[in-house]
Amino acid sequence: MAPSNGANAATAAGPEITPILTVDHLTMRFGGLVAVDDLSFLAGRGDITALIGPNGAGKTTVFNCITGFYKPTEGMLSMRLADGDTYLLERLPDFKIAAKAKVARTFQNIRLFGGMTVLENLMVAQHNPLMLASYFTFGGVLGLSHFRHSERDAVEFAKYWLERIRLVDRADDPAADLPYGAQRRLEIARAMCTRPELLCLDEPAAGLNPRESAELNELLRFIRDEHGTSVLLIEHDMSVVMEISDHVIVLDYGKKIADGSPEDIRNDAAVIAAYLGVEDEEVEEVEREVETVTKGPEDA
Ligand SMILES: Nc1ncnc2c1ncn2[C@@H]1O[C@H](COP(=O)(O)OP(=O)(O)OP(=O)(O)O)[C@@H](O)[C@H]1O
Repeated sequence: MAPSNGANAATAAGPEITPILTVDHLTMRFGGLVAVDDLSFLAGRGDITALIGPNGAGKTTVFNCITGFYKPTEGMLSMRLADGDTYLLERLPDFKIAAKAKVARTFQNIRLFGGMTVLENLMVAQHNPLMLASYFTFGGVLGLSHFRHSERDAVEFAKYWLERIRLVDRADDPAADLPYGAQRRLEIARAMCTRPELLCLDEPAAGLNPRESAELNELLRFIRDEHGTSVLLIEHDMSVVMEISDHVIVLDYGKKIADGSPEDIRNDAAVIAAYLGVEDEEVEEVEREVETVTKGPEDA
């Protein structure tokens, strides 16, 4: 079935977006709790799209629906690849979301294989193409040239990413021995080794110091600009969100409360109110205050 063009997902930033991901009326309920409430948005091809909002707003639940960890209660998640193939993610098992729909993710808590070396972590990510190349092991056991070429390519690709994240010198060390910021970069590189078209990152800047956050920004820009990989990012660190995002979506209590450029979001009264935790009736007051701050007291 052809997915809708996300008419209801059209947003403030919508007209300029060529969507790679269309989230259409997504709802996720856990018993009586509505964690995501009729959410629609577009993530643009080649863009960094940030999903932000206060704690418990539903951001990770959206990721879990996109990556197949949860099956949505309602709604449609449509992923359109560069070759035109379109997948409805809510209908795919999670391994196909990674392998066919080319969606990769990282988690809030680092999930590297700590006992494996840094290089091995990047090789494991290429397990599926290597298994295919080995005709499911036999070609590997027999040392067929097709498999040997694929294996060499996988090592080269892993080395390429090690250079990008400046961990070539640590290739043979256990991943668990890396400093925290380097582990975060390795997780992103591991996800990139699956050659995704959409990279979903759940709080990649959590726990990073300002220098490491700046390195992360540089890495994400590289992924977008040099690889053309689209990024969907959950992040609380506003220095990361405002600096690198092309498009920001704000959730509060599972609902979308704002959608636009970082500049639009920075000055949005409802967003400020959500972050400050003010009541609905106080939003207008915040709105007046924001206007005063952005325009100056005379113009407001
Ligand atoms: N498996 C689950 N069962 C029941 N409730 C859940 C489940 N997963 C999430 N929730 C609830 O859904 C709501 C949204 O949670 P979610 O983790 O998506 O928020 P979040 O925006 O990612 O928060 P944070 O920024 O703190 O990570 C919360 O009230 C949470 O307790």
